[in-house]
Amino acid sequence: MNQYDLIVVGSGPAGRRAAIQAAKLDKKVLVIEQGRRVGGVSVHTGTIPSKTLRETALNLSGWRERGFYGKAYRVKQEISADDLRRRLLITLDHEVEVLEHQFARNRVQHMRGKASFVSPDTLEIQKDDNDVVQVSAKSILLAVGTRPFRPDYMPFDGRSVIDSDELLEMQNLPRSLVVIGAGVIGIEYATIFSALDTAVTVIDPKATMLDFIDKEIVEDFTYQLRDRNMKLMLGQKAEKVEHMPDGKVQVTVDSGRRIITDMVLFAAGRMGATDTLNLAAAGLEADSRGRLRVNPETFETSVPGIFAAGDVVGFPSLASTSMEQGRIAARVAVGAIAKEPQKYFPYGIYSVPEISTVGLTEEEMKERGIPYECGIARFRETSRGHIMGLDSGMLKLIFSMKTRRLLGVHIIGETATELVHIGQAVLNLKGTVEYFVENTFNYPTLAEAYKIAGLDAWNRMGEAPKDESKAAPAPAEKAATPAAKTKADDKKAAAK
Ligand SMILES: Cc1cc2nc3c(=O)[nH]c(=O)nc-3n(C[C@H](O)[C@H](O)[C@H](O)COP(=O)(O)OP(=O)(O)OC[C@H]3O[C@@H](n4cnc5c(N)ncnc54)[C@H](O)[C@@H]3O)c2cc1C
Ligand SMILES: NC(=O)c1ccc[n+]([C@@H]2O[C@H](COP(=O)([O-])OP(=O)(O)OC[C@H]3O[C@@H](n4cnc5c(N)ncnc54)[C@H](O)[C@@H]3O)[C@@H](O)[C@H]2O)c1
Repeated sequence: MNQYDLIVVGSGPAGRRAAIQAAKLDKKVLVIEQGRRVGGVSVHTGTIPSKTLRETALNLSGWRERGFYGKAYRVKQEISADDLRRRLLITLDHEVEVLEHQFARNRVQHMRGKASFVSPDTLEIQKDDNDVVQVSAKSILLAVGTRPFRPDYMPFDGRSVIDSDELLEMQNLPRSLVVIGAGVIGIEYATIFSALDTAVTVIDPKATMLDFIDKEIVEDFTYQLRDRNMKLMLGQKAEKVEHMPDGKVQVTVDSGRRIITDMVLFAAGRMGATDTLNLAAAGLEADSRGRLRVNPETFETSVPGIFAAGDVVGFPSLASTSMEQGRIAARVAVGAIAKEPQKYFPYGIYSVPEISTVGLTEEEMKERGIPYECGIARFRETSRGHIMGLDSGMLKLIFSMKTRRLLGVHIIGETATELVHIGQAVLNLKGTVEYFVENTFNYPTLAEAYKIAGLDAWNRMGEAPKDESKAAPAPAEKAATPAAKTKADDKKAAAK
């Protein structure tokens, strides 16, 4: 039987970062992946495909230019499913190639097959030809990710009632779409299709959406979606979904209302992919959503030597955080020094328009009793915004009145997911409102919005007291320091 220092199950963001980190520390590493190609959900059905689809949709529809040329402007009049798929295949091929090359040059071994436990340090790998091999390791990392939640009552057919993994296989662009589930996946796809002129209805039993985002940003977002005729049926339940003889689908909502649509996308959450791992043989148990509990600093499970990272451990379930979790888990697994993950990380929601945020929301500031001031800049106030023809988009900064520190950054609009990193750096380096007032920003850029929002807040906050650098944080504000952020994180997780 082959013996390794570290075996990683799953080649998504968590698995690949972990494998390469351990290999860089001269460890013998094996990655087991059941999929036809390495990359995980992130490369094949999640992050990369959805973002490629978004980019293609925005380019072909001429969406970004409509501020100038009017709402009727289109780069391509008839956009087909094939148009969308073409760019997808090229991007995915490239991603896989880069990853395979990384594994090869770092001497990470990789085996195709489905892994399950035989004992806490030994796995059985079932290959496609039904051949079975056993491998063992000093440490094992489970980076198996998730799969879509597919309840029995939903009549999935892979064509007109689909989950988010199946969406990429669609043959025709729907003229109408009902999205069930207003989570991040549902909202991203709903707005992408709306940009392609599909008539979109979003249904969710919860009365609000994206609760972890600052309310003012969600209000702006909701206004923009309604302004372009998207139907948001929040606080309503899709009770019945039926295939009609003409190939359409009928969705009956609990109010009795019926919607006839070309396609239904069911996006009501995901389940940890742990059911085939034979966890019992390792002494492990998953929760009701298939997720594993780990020590949040080391990512070790309750069984010494078995680690778990990425979506399978639950919140925040992002490719970005999964990579960092995988790296930390691998370092701990092979006995290297590892720091716990940074508590303030950004969220990027690639809806149309995009949203990005880091730190505390205005609602969290109130809950914690931290006196604060906000600064707001609209993209249309920036020269870059004029050049780009933007009529929407805003940046909101939240500062503590006591210490003047930046505690929250919330952005909606073009390039929000890139712009957020400026705020993230200032926030994590404990910068104050003076950073934005006293520094010069490139002109004309959208980043200038930071300057405008900083000045907006500063005008209301007044001059800094002379010895502000020595100002002690108020007790309530101490709770906003990274060490105590976990509570807010838990709340965000609960809100999801
Ligand atoms: C539609 C969509 C859009 C998203 N967009 C974003 C985004 O914009 N930004 C962002 O940060 N995140 C995004 N995410 C989330 C992101 O994709 C996940 O956080 C990330 O993929 C999780 O990585 P992971 O390493 O946990 O595992 P995954 O990427 O889920 O990969 C797990 C791998 O393990 C394999 N596996 C499972 N069980 C076994 C087994 N028994 N044996 C062998 N192999 C096994 C699977 O085949 C899979 O390849 C999106 C997700 C979806 C679904
Ligand atoms: N840009 C990004 O970072 C990005 C993009 C996509 C996905 N993701 C990650 O993927 C994960 C999964 O996303 P998701 O959107 O599938 O899940 P989610 O848990 O975020 O949202 C699910 C939504 O479905 C609703 N819902 C739950 N059960 C339902 C039911 N039976 N019928 C109808 N609606 C129901 C919920 O009220 C919720 O609004 C998220 O945790 C997210 O972090 C991230």
